[in-house]
Amino acid sequence: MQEFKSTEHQHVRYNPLKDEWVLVSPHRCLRPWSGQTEAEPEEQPPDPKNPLLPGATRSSGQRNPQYTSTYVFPNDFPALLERVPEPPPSEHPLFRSSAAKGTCRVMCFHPDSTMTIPLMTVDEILAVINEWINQLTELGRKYTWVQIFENKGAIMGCSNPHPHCQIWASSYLPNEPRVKERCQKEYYIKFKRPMLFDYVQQELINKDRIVIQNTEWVALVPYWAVWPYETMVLPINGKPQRLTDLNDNQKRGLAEIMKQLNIKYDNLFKCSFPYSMGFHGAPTGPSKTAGDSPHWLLHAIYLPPLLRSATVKKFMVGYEMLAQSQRDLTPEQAAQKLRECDDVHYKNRK
Ligand SMILES: O=C1CCN([C@@H]2O[C@H](COP(=O)(O)O)[C@@H](O)[C@H]2O)C(=O)N1
Repeated sequence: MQEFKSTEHQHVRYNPLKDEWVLVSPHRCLRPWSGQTEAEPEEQPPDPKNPLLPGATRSSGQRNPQYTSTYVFPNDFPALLERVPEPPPSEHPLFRSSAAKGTCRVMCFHPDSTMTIPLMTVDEILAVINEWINQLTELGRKYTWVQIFENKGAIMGCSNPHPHCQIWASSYLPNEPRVKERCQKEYYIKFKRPMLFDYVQQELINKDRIVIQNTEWVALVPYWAVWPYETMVLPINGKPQRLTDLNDNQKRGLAEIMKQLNIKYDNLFKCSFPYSMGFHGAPTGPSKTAGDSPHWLLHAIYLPPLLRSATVKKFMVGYEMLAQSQRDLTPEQAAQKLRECDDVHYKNRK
């Protein structure tokens, strides 16, 4: 039997953050592709009547101000409302329901519909980060979980190319953070250090999965990545538990690494790289105080669907829905391809 090579031989990898395994099948990268390709994603031309523009009137009849930086408004079609009746106590353990209260907001990053994070200046991205912190501070006082997330690109079901994200705050802890809370707590009880703090230290030594780093942050393809070019952005200094813990150097460093990571993403397939991204930090709520969750380390997650070109995406179907996630390209190969991408955005190349 041949000696094992992680770049040639299948194996499963464990994600300790979520207590899940992913199947890695590097030998499959060689297979011919005669499957579906999406039409070349022509850039979504900005709609001059786009309801996120400064001064536009939204479907609710509300009119946006002539904003010049970020702008936050209540989602006109919210998935979570604040004042709603609660379901009665469940009568059977197999049919449980529980109250779900919350609020949903939309946050525009920039007044110009053609702007995206990689094309914005570091100061403009810093303004976005500062507004995220404002929102988390306000909503975190009342709600257990405040999910900041950006859906980018039509392929992600994003309904509007105007640079924006959403913020959904809930009275309960959703599935993803609930699992991460449990896994990080178990690790901390055992090792007395945050799991992701130890993980970052190891990755900085290993280097194989690092895409970029600066003095405050590292962007890497996690050892357990599921999506082909999935990345995490993790703090190098200190142990910030939430976005609200960041100091000025960490905020500016985060703006810089978000810009650089997204330039590489856009350069990978020379397109405005679609993804869903968001932040996970320690849960919030009225009983929470700064520094009270030493098992948590704040981190950003980028979940991009593209697989081998601007028109071929990975589908999480079949085996992935019924058994477990599976990938062909290894995380190390994905990190190398991203490292090799130019640091100058393809739209700004002379
Ligand atoms: O007039 C509008 C248009 C879109 N929206 C909201 O903007 C959000 C944009 O969604 P995406 O992030 O998926 O593109 C979406 O949740 C939609 O409900 C408004 O609240 N008012």
